[in-house]
Amino acid sequence: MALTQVESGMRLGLGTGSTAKHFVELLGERVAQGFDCLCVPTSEVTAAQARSLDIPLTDLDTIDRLDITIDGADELDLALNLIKGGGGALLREKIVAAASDQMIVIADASKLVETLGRYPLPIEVNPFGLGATRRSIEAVLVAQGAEGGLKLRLAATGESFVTDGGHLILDAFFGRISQPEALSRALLDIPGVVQHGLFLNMCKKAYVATADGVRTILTER
Ligand SMILES: O=C(CO)[C@H](O)[C@H](O)COP(=O)(O)O
Repeated sequence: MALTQVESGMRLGLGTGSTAKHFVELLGERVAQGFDCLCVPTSEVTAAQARSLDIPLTDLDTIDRLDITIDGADELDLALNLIKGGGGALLREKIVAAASDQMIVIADASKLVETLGRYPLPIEVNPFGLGATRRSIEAVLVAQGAEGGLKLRLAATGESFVTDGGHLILDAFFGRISQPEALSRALLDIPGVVQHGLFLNMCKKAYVATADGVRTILTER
């Protein structure tokens, strides 16, 4: 479905994760048939996949704006606010989405929730001063009524997970995020926080795969 939104000559943001990977595969098939596009990947993993499919890549130093970013999500609500960063690419994903005229999310129905927060919120932090940053985030969690705590994300090796930007991720267990805008501001006020995985008012359209077919969700923004 998302591929129907893509027109020849467009500049595209390519998301990260298993769902976005599928989209990149389909885009690669089109490119092999002569389809014209120029893309900015949101992670090194997606960049490697796109290169292997000969999808032309550029970056946001070379071009100003993108037409559409197509990406997955860990959670979305009916207002198309999102939690992202399960794959650890939230910083580049947010930079690329913010540089796009439109963000389209592709997801399966298990990701659709009434209220965000069941999925742990990824918070990308600078390794310097981790303890101080952690304590400040914990205070925000308490103020926001989080049900759980914070966990440093580990890689499969057991070492700390390190993002493409060289940062760490703390996953915050809320259960329910009742004031996403206030939470976003409070987290970004902490000096060691680089970014968080709440994508508020950024997405205009979502294609959600359900047992009955693909459901399109639109917002006015
Ligand atoms: O935000 C992301 C990566 O940082 C992904 O979009 C999100 O984790 C969804 O991934 P998947 O499609 O594999 O469920």
